[in-house]
Amino acid sequence: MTAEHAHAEGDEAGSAASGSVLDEILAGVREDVARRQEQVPLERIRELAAAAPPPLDAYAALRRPGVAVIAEVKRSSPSKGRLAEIADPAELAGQYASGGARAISVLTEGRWFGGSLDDLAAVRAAVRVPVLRKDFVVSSYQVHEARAHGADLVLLIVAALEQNVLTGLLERIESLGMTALVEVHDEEEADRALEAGAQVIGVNARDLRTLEVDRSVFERIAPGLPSSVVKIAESGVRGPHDLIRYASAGADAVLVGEGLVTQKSPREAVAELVNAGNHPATPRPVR
Ligand SMILES: O=P(O)(O)OC[C@@H](O)[C@@H](O)c1c[nH]c2ccccc12
Repeated sequence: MTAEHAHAEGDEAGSAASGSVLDEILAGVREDVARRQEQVPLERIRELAAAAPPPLDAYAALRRPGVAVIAEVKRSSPSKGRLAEIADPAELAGQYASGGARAISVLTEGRWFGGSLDDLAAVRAAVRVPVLRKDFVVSSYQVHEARAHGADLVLLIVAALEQNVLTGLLERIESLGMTALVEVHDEEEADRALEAGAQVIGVNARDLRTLEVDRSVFERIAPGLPSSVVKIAESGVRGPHDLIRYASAGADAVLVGEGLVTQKSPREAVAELVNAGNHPATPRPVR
């Protein structure tokens, strides 16, 4: 990321000196997963996942009419640092749900985003809508962990995964009755997501390698996706205007973090987006 770009986006420079931000995040995630796996072995986490209450159908929830709002519990980010304290993630998720959020995203990565699996479990216990584990999933251990903590949806980032690993993780997520949200940032990644069998695709306006936000990426990629695929526009939604722009390009849903956690009333901020998403003048995806 150049200084001009950092300035244009209002970002504090967060990019790693060597390799990309994504590489640096992934290295930390691998260490953290190894440590957790020493505490709770795979066998045990599988048992806990199998014993969890059954997952909700997130695909069906996101296909319902109107542009869905997926509201995110996000304390920090690599580009902005601390965004919000969020002492009680369950309370925040409750506000999101009462504002009409169709699903809740919970960042569980600790080092850069300040999240945890405890946050996920707390949110799961507080709401009845589908819950997304938002993390850098690189192993099936994390998929079982997600289920054990109540996730209905699990994020898979194409840029972080070899094709065979992507396919294997997606199949594992589905075999546990959950839905995979497969994140892409360009046409080639979108092809890989479809090839892996993704039914729900998120187009991230933020490039995880450079942290630059470009809202036109969704407009470029979404028209090429089949109508059976749920299309989610991720990042950079600051208000109804951005939702409407994404809706015009075919978005079934928007995923919003910073634009909500920094508001005085997250419930009202969600409700404003939800109203825009349900407004008769807002374009709907063609099916
Ligand atoms: O805070 P924003 O700009 O509304 O973005 C939310 C969400 O899209 C972003 O947190 C995100 C999208 N993909 C990710 C992958 C990992 C971590 C975070 C993300």
